[in-house]
Amino acid sequence: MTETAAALVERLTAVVPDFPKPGVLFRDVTPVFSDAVAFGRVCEALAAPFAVGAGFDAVAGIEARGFALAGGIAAQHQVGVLTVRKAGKLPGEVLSEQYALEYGEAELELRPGQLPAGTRVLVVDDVLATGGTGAATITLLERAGYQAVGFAALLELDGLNGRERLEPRLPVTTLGAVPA
Ligand SMILES: O=P(O)(O)OC[C@H]1O[C@H](OP(=O)(O)OP(=O)(O)O)[C@H](O)[C@@H]1O
Ligand SMILES: Nc1ncnc2[nH]cnc12
Repeated sequence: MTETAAALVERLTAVVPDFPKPGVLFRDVTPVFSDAVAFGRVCEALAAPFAVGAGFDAVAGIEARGFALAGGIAAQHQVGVLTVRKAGKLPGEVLSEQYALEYGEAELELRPGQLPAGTRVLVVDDVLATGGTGAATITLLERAGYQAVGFAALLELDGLNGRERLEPRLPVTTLGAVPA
């Protein structure tokens, strides 16, 4: 029988204790990316709920693992990619947003003016934890004049309220929920 995207994520994701800090149970999804069948299937599943109806015109990938997913989805749907990067990586004019993570503080940046105002953007990342990264990304996209139409991640971490934080702003899809 065909293995579903959710089953592939569950089977292939590695669980790494005490990374990147003691006490954090890190979900390493990179084996999902290196398996050709799994990668194609999860990209399809992440975008499927957003491909019907209004749809999306671009995919925003959040550094770092969101970049791979955004590229896969964009190629399947023949749309472009916006890269939402960690601070200090993008040249020229940038918009910046600071945010808190499960394990620290960070800042994300986006170059404005790459696509027309009103472009409908699907946001993708590997893991939804506290939702701080997703919320900062949605704010950056809105500040750039785009419409963030959905957030999709491979996994959400139970108990950190990421979904509760993002859902008032846009629809959220993940392929599985695991303990934080
Ligand atoms: O929902 P949140 O609590 O914001 O956490 C989710 C974010 O945390 C991880 O990235 P991280 O910032 O560790 O960066 P990395 O991609 O460089 O590993 C993950 O890839 C998400 O982007
Ligand atoms: N436990 C975790 N595993 C992988 N990515 C994360 N991002 C935030 N918390 C994470």
